[in-house]
Amino acid sequence: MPSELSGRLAALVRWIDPGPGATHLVSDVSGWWRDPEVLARLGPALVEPFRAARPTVVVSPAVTGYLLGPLAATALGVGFVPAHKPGDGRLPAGALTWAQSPPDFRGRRVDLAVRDHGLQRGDRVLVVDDWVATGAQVRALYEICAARGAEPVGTAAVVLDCPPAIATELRVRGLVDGADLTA
Ligand SMILES: O=P(O)(O)OC[C@H]1O[C@H](OP(=O)(O)OP(=O)(O)O)[C@H](O)[C@@H]1O
Repeated sequence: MPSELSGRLAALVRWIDPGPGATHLVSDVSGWWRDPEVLARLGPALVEPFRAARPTVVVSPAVTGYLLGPLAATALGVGFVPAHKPGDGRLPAGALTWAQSPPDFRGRRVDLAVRDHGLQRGDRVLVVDDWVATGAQVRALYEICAARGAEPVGTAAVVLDCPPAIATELRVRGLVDGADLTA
């Protein structure tokens, strides 16, 4: 984990009160995109632990993943495949492979879908996302990979906020430890 970049990423996270009725603050990571040096370094830093695994494609879930995934894919020189959620309102046409996550950090079961032509048998998939909390969405994406005959090599996240056993099981690497973020 590059420590100087970790510190900058952590310092750029803001916590927002969503308003009346909210039970907790929500994170705002827009500072990552606004800082040109951080933006340039995110992709290479995310993929560094996985280069030796030779990913052939990056998969990321809506919606923040759509910003990070292409940065990682560009750093690797591979393509990017979005994982859609029904709430997107923009589900693509054509054959899709679906999986539902176990309850995630908000207790939601999240439906995720990937276009079949995006993943081929033998693809080596790097999942990229902003935050891993319970690993629920990562599990759903790995299930989709398996259904397509593709192999998930691991997950690169900006914030690693899950128990170590889950990080090991799902091969998650992060740039910032969730414990270093203060709300
Ligand atoms: O480890 P988990 O418990 O699965 O939680 C982490 C996921 O939850 C958030 O996604 P969210 O669905 O809130 O999407 P967003 O990118 O629109 O914030 C985050 O971006 C991860 O994808």
